[in-house]
Amino acid sequence: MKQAVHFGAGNIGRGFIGALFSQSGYHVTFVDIADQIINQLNEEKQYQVKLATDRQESMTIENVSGLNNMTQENEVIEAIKHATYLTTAIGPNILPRIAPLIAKGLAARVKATDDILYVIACENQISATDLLKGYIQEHLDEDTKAHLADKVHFFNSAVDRIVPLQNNQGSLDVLVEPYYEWVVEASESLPNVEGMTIVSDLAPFIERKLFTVNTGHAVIAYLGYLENKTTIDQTLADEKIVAQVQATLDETGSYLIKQYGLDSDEHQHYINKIINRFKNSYLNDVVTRVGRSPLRKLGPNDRLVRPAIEAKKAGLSYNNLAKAIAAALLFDNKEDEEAVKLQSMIKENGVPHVLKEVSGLDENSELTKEVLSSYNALKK
Ligand SMILES: NC(=O)C1=CN([C@@H]2O[C@H](COP(=O)(O)OP(=O)(O)OC[C@H]3O[C@@H](n4cnc5c(N)ncnc54)[C@H](O)[C@@H]3O)[C@@H](O)[C@H]2O)C=CC1
Ligand SMILES: O=P(O)(O)OC[C@H]1O[C@](O)(CO)[C@@H](O)[C@@H]1O
Repeated sequence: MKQAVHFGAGNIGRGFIGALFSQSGYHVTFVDIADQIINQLNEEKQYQVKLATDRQESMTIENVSGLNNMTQENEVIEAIKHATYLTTAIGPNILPRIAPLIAKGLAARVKATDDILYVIACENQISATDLLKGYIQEHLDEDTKAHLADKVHFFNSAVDRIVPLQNNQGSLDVLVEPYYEWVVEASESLPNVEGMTIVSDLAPFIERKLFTVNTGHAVIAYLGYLENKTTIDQTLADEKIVAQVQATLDETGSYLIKQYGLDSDEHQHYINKIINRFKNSYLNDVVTRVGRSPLRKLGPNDRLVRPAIEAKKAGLSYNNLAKAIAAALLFDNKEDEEAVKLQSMIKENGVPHVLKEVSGLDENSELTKEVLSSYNALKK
């Protein structure tokens, strides 16, 4: 049986990428630090993926097992030696932490076989696989590095499926939205995985997805949080917030249409479809999950700051994106480590300094001034 090694047995790992591999005839070895999930995968050897609809259809995901990367290094290396695919869905900030072990796996693998290993990071981050490759290379010996081009092929990708926090402590089952899209940038044919789409240029796909799905979701989460809403669908019952989301997506849309020559009616249809996906009440998707890790989401290349910078560069409006950035700066969820850090940075040094440190914006830039003005208005 073909083998896939997937780092991150969480929501996207089990509910999306691992499930597609299993359904395509692969045995999936999940690698994670969560002992409970790993043990359960090894005991139960299957789980259910349930679709968040009124019909509650579900599918059984089989041929799965688990390894703990902290305590079973040798077993992970062995699994990498025999895999066709190595994928991750672990969070962009965690990639540097798993890179040393992947490097050991690659070093062992290139000695053992000439078969190609296909590596794909499935994270909400532009060029996540390139980043992962860079982290891995820091830990490779020269001999293994010399074999990379022949034997280990890296591909960037964009992943789109809403998988909320699971309300089923002690179960491996995962509730997911029915929709999914996994787009991989490759100039060669890859071993078949059902549901994977290959494209020659990922930029329009990942930017369209990140600056529509993720920008829109973030605006709802941060404005919803400020209005004391619990879930995304509850937040969307507020027409003022819906209008604000649409205005923000009009700004990212104008940039995307100009940059990639998209058809404007088709893009509006894409936006509407996404807002309808957000309204799915069966997902019960909490605003604190969607707004999680605000320091990452305020990064220069992420879903809020990058489209604002690009819109400004293109001479387009970015006021609503500035308001979205301001709302993110007000996310003070005490359960979120990054939100706690963000609030203490703002308290110590003020908003312009934080925008410089976290988002790479000049303290005197027009965008910083615009964000500050929205921040003060929203704070009242
Ligand atoms: N949940 C969603 O709807 C979507 C998430 N994504 C992206 O997928 C990635 C994963 O997100 P989720 O599955 O939602 O998160 P999650 O928190 O459900 O899963 C992450 C998994 O990584 C594991 N992990 C954390 N640190 C680790 C380490 N050092 N070594 C091994 N395992 C470790 C955790 O134990 C957890 O099982 C993120 O980059 C996210 O942006 C992308 C599209 C949709
Ligand atoms: O997973 P992140 O990057 O923290 O952000 C949450 C976002 O990712 C998703 O989980 C799926 O794309 C969305 O629900 C949301 O926009």
